[in-house]
Amino acid sequence: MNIARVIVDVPAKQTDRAFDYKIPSHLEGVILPGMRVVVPFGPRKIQGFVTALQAESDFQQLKSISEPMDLNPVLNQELLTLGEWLTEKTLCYKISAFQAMLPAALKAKYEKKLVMAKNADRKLLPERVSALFQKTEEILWDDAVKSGALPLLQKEASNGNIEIIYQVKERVKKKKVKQVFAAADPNKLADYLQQLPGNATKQKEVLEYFLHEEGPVDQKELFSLFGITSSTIKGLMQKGLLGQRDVEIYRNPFGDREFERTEPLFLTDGQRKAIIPILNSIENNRHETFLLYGVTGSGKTEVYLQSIQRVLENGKEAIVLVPEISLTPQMVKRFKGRFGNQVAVMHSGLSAGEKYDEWRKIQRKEVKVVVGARSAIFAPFENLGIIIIDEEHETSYKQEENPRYHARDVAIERAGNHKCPVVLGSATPSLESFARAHKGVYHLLTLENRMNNQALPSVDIIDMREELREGNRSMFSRKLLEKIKDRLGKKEQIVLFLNKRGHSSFVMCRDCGYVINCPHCDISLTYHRYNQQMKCHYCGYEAPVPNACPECESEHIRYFGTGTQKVEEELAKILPEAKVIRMDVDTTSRKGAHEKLLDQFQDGHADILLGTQMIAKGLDFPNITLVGVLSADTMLHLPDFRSSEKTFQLLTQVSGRAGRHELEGEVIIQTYTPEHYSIELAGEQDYDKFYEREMMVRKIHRYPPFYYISLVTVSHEELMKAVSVTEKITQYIQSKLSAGSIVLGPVASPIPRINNRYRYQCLIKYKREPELGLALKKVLDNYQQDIATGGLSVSIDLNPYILM
Ligand SMILES: Nc1ncnc2c1ncn2[C@@H]1O[C@H](COP(=O)(O)OP(=O)(O)OP(=O)(O)O)[C@@H](O)[C@H]1O
Ligand SMILES: [Zn+2]
Ligand SMILES: [Zn+2]
Repeated sequence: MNIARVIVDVPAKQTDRAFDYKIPSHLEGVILPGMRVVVPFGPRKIQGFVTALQAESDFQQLKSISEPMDLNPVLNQELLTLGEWLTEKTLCYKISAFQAMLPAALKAKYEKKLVMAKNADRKLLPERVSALFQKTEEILWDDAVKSGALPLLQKEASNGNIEIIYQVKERVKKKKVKQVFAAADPNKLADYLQQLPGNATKQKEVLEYFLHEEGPVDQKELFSLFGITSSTIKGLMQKGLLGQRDVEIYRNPFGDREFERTEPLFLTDGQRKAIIPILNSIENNRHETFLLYGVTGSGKTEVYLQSIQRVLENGKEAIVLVPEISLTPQMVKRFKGRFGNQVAVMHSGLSAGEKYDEWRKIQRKEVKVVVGARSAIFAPFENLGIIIIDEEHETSYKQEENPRYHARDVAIERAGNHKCPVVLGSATPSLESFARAHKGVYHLLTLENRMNNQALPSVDIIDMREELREGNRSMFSRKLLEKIKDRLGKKEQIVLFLNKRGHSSFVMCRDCGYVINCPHCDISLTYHRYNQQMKCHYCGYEAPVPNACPECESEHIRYFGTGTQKVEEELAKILPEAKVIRMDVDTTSRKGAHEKLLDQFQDGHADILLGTQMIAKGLDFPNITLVGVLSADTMLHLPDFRSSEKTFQLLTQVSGRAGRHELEGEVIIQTYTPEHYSIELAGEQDYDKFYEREMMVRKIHRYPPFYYISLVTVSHEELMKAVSVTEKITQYIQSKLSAGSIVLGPVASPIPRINNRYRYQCLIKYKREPELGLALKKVLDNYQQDIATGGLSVSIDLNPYILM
């Protein structure tokens, strides 16, 4: 087996296949599938992934692998196979699929070093290896290769004594602590202890300690243990009795914080009924997908926790996905509180180094549970017992760049490989999932009641047009204001929610109605109050607000729309006594700010929590009795067939923050379109009715879940080129499809120009087209040349969530 199949790091059509390389004899047995290697490719040396080993090749005169980049595979066999699957399902290059499964630290430029593992037993290392580590804690990879001790080092790596460290060039440093250890054998220590003068009490204590203590100890700890400083141990070190060294430790984004341990709660009847089939499936190693449909505050999380507990008892591992936005400290607390340091956490707020550290904990089997956002679905566990996706309807589970995968699909595929259950949880399941549950593809589990049978909060819908007609020009309806005052009086807490998505503060001339657009994109610029700039969210263009209208020169040019800051200012004017905590992108950008603000709110330091999407989910505070939604309909008018669904889901989620414990909750939803069914039914908190209604709409318009859709977007600097290519693609696809399928296009994209590139698209709707993937791949192949060198871009999404 001295031939390696290698996928090289050149994302292009011609290189999207495995190349054969010879494994030089000194690396035989060292190179394994799933490892990254350096290989000669043309005149260069590049990175590649070994996907398989074989004895023979169809090609003669193979080039040799230059060197391995890993001591142990970074992708296990299952993930290698998953990569192939991902390639097929999303039409991405194999190399992109593999890279998507690894933390950025392994993708980026790096420097490689070998270090002793934290708990390595130096005494047991082979001489040649310990010789290498005699004078230094870390060995540059190149030196290790030159030393010829690679097979030995690899063996020690699999024994857990040596680790390979990838240092990302972007200033990611390994975190270190100083340790003190006994550098001489116990006899010597004892001898010296005898000789010490009677007044050297501190030194004596320290030596005593090391006589009984085997391993090295954290220097800080040692100092505080004996109330000493470095001068006490200095002499002992000079005598060669004690040694000191730097040791790398994991970055811990949660500090040394102790999470208060929680015990499993006694399940309610509803919870018990829901968990039994899940536990069954765990016990019988059965692959099954559950949809846990439970109203807000019905105790879904406890069901997750106890399912995971069973999985851990069986010696297996668990992945829990939560949407980025609800990966709050509160959420993390619930998992760490139950499972302590068996939990790794992965989300985009971590630095590249922190993410890499969390990933290594999984890789080294030091944790059993990962709680994370979308990409945590690729956690390199080898013995998965359950995959849980909380808030399964969230669109952030879809990746909007290559590979354009949906984490739900990956979860089901991986759970199939591991013969374990998937649990999709939501109070407002996606239409796709609920439809599948109805058809029996998923196993539906329902939690109908809130804990303690607390009623869902009552919801009032306020027509803001009516308010305006009656002379109320404020952003608060009279009713909402009255309720806020009432809660302030009772010392109960209030959540005010501002739906920012799809709604920007744009700059408009009050005299002629001119709206300032981005000069490079066909979309209005967004006003940013903190620096008085207008910014394009698509290309990054920025400009100050002009003093006069570019069109009519009027000076009445203003920004429109309500930002959280503006709401905060207005609150300060009309309710100066209310203490407000504002949570939005601006106030939570600093690390830890998110948690601090929530803690303050929880501790009762504020009456009102004012925020955007980030406060809509997951909050579980007992004292919240009023939720106000300031503008319910800002998302409704986006060119997106899911806009009603998203509006309904969001309103239901926010409403669910009120009255979760003893106190009853109330919700006020302000809107300009109270007659829209998504708002009306959110008011009734009736998911089932909404589902029926929306299914009808989808059926009529032939959208998912009745039809699958795929989107082809073409962009080019020249309008004509974009149009003509889209036209050809549309014709070609049309010719390949069966009669029942529909191709819409070519049409200009809803945002017809971004960054000076014109955008055209065609949308394909179909029920069954087994050949579509192949046809679309042909399209990509066909335009390969133009894409590589002609400035053309063709992007294909087989399950689009953003149609812009
Ligand atoms: N069996 C139980 N006994 C007592 N309290 C429970 C039990 N199960 C859950 N709870 C408590 O009920 C509250 C609501 O539960 P939880 O947050 O898990 O609901 P959820 O369905 O995940 O809600 P949401 O979808 O709104 O986030 C929590 O404070 C939780 O600790
Ligand atoms: Zn004007
Ligand atoms: Zn722009």
